[in-house]
Amino acid sequence: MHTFPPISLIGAPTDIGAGHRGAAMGPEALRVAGLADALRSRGLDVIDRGNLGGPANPWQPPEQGYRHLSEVVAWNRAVAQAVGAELDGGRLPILLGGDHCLAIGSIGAVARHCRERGKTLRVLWLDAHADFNTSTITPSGNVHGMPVACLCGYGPRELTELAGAAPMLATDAIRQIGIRSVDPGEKRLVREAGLDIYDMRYIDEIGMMRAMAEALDGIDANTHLHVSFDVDFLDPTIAPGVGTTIPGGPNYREAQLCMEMIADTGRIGSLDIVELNPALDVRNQTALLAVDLVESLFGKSTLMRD
Ligand SMILES: NC(=[NH2+])NCCC[C@H](N)C(=O)O
Ligand SMILES: [Mn+2]
Ligand SMILES: [Mn+2]
Repeated sequence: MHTFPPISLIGAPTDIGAGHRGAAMGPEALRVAGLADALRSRGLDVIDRGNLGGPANPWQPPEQGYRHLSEVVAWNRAVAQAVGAELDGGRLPILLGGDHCLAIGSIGAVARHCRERGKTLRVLWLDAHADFNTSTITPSGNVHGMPVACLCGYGPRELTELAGAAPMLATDAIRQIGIRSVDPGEKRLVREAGLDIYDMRYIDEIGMMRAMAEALDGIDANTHLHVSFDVDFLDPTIAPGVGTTIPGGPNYREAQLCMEMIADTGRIGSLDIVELNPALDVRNQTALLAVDLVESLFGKSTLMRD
């Protein structure tokens, strides 16, 4: 049994980078689904810090390839500040999104923390999408399709330098799991950048177990593992409450195995739970599933006692 640092939940109630309204309600849906108590029942110390504030969503069309860039920057600054403060205090931040653009601030702060402490960062990006668009290739202008590119130094300076010099994150620190939707220009860019992608075809062929073993390879006692969990990673039949559903995702058991194998490393140091959209959910089932999976991520298993 691994021991985890005390946990801080940070709500970021916004859909500022998304194409559908509703992810702003994500933090509350995760609370209603019992996230804090589920973690406490695993023996973890959990504080809910409440919600961050930020600009309202003006719901404007994209300008120069970005929808709501200045508001996205403001939200990400708040997230980076809050996540950084928790890490400085020796705590494990869980960001409750909100849409996935917030990972720029969250992972930016984690990367800075790792740099300062001489830790090796590994980011596991669980998602249907590569989120590697830029303003020139995006089909939508939605910044939630751009966070990985921004972290790797492709994007506007306000975002690529949000928490330190660009690139805030080295491409080889990232493993993307579950990918099954990459836009045409994005395909070229992920190849050019050399992103390590475990797409659904690869998972179908070799199985979740081997894919995760490869994605987790090289993690050691000095590794800080950050999990960025976009709920649309999951197959939409089990997780309808997201704005950008893509069929053909991991089923319940594959998703559990993925989380269990991450838990086994004992190295998780920070987590994002993003893109949950209660307006599209059915009786909060997607939030309940996310909580169930997060329990596995923190070591819940069928046979082992705590
Ligand atoms: N985090 C997400 N759900 N991203 C969806 C991105 C969808 C599409 N690739 C876009 O850039 O518009
Ligand atoms: Mn996604
Ligand atoms: Mn995403």
